[in-house]
Amino acid sequence: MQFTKMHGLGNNYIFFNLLEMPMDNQDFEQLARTVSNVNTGIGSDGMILICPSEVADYKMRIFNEDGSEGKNCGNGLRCVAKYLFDHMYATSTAFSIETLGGIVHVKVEPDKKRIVQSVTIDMGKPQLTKEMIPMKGDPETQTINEQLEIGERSFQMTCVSMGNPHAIIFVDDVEAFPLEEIGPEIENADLFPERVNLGIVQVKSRHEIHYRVWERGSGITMACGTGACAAVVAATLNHLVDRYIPITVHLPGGQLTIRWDENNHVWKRGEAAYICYGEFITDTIF
Ligand SMILES: N[C@H](CCC[C@H](N)C(=O)O)C(=O)O
Repeated sequence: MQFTKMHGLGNNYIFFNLLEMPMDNQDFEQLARTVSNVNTGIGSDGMILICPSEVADYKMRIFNEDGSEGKNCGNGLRCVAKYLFDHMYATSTAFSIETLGGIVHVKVEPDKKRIVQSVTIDMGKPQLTKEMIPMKGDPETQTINEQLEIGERSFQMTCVSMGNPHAIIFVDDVEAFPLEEIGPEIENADLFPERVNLGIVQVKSRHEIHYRVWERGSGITMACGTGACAAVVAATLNHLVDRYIPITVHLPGGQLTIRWDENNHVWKRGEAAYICYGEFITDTIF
């Protein structure tokens, strides 16, 4: 089984191209756990499938390291967009990709050798009601800087869905926050019936933030594209950054530019890169 390993700001995935290699009745959750594990596979933050779509130009499915299927993946989308254009599937620089969290529209920026250097993605509209996150509580209300009890502790949280669920906590120092300890506690809190990604945000100015993530199903990663979008939405809702302007988000793996525009769409621009191509020897996997 041919694979490609790629990353977006260090958030890395094993990609299988199902446009060329259909995988019928496959246990994708088990396959994701196997290939993401450095002892039984290559090691990565998860697995991404590039598939045909009936409703968009292409379809992306994303599986976390623990095998759970995510509904969206901002860094993964930039990698998929680059792969599709570089490998001549996409002939236009603008095309659409279906995800479980909705259809997104991408625009790739190729260089003179027709290799994509940067990708801009319209990540669509953020969802803010408790019903859409999803989280327990009055379904129509939003969670903006709400004091929430998690086990023995309580946290001031803002919750945003970018097709996948994010809880955002604002802190004075992202590096000092005990993410390894608090991350799993919040990820698995019964407040979030589908679990949650936890983002920690330190505001540097009206147009710049620092962000670290504990990802649902993958733990601490170098970057989270949907999380960076959720962080900008949360910071805007709390009046900590200016609305409508491009916000620079510094993540451990690099930076993204995010803009929440006048039409309530969140735009993300950043890079994607190849790591390696390879082949899994199937009799050790199936
Ligand atoms: N762990 C996430 C999926 C990956 C999101 C992240 N890698 C990104 O770039 O958006 C979830 O289960 O919702």
